[in-house]
Amino acid sequence: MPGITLPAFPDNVPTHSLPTIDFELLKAGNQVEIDRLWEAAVTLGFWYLKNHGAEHEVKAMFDLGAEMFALPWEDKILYEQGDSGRSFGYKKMGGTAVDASGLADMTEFLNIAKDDVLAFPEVVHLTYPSVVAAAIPSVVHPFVCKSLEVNTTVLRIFTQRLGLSEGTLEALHARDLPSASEARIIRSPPMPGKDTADRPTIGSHTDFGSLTFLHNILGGLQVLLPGETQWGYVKPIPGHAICNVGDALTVLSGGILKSAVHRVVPPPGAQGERERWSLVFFTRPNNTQILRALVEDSQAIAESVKQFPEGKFETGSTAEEWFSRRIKYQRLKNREGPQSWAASRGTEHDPTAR
Ligand SMILES: O=C(O)CCC(=O)C(=O)O
Ligand SMILES: [Fe+2]
Repeated sequence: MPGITLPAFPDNVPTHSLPTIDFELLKAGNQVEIDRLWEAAVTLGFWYLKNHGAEHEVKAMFDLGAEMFALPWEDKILYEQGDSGRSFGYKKMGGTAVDASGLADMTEFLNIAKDDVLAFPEVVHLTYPSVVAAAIPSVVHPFVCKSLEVNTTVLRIFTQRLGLSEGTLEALHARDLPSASEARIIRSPPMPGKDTADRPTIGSHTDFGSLTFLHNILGGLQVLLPGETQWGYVKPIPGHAICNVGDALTVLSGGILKSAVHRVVPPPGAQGERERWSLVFFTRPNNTQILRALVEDSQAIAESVKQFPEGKFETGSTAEEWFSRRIKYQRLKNREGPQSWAASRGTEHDPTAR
């Protein structure tokens, strides 16, 4: 559990040295820091973020996760996300595939919709177990607001750097319009000695939405940087969030912003003896937004798409359809064979990476 002394992240495993971006400097409009963020987003798609100001809210969310996951299975399963392609609610351990062979995942999730949190006590998508509902005003709402502040600040910078007119990406990720944006608490059981590719706990994927704000305590997250074939760990650093670009921004930007492939394996070394907890906020586009490159709105995007095969960024789907397809075909109940895994893929540069 978070809060107790944990074994150190080992120093003998391949680890990415991601740049650390200072959120306070971004907010202050510091051009050097904005350049560093942009460079990370168009090359790696991943960076650390310090001074995000959400540490207190993150801790409270982990405490809520501990209460939620301690509920009896019969209570949690009432809120299961199901097999229709909906993400919100509880995801039982083993509900989804982690690879084309249909190996089962090893994590439980609680996914809480941004829309339900902001409208609470009004219900937009679904209701939550009473321990969660009771904590929406005091715990979940503050976390969602901080996360939105962070991700909106980054979207504003990307709007400007992509040559889009002011407010473009913010309007496509509107606070008050329905979307698949959500907070996620993740727990995996201890898996000592299993920190290998044989046993991903979350399978290889690109994130489905636009921006991810992730808080890790133990290792286990591995990234395959754009164009690479070797997985590297991302070492958790206290107080530093891990941020990344997702599919939707890659598509909207015509491939300028990079959505890197990643997965989760059991924590390396002695950390594998502990439960693994993580917390995420995913900013995703408005449900009705068509996912296609914004070529009419930016010269840079129009130029970028020319370097890719024709139609690569014309998905023909709304954000809602894109997202629910990816969720649906990962569910083991919907699995008909390796083609189901293929149907769950997004913009991965190597869709076969396991
Ligand atoms: O738990 C983590 O470190 C990453 C989780 C993740 O990639 C996801 O939920 O999309
Ligand atoms: Fe992810």
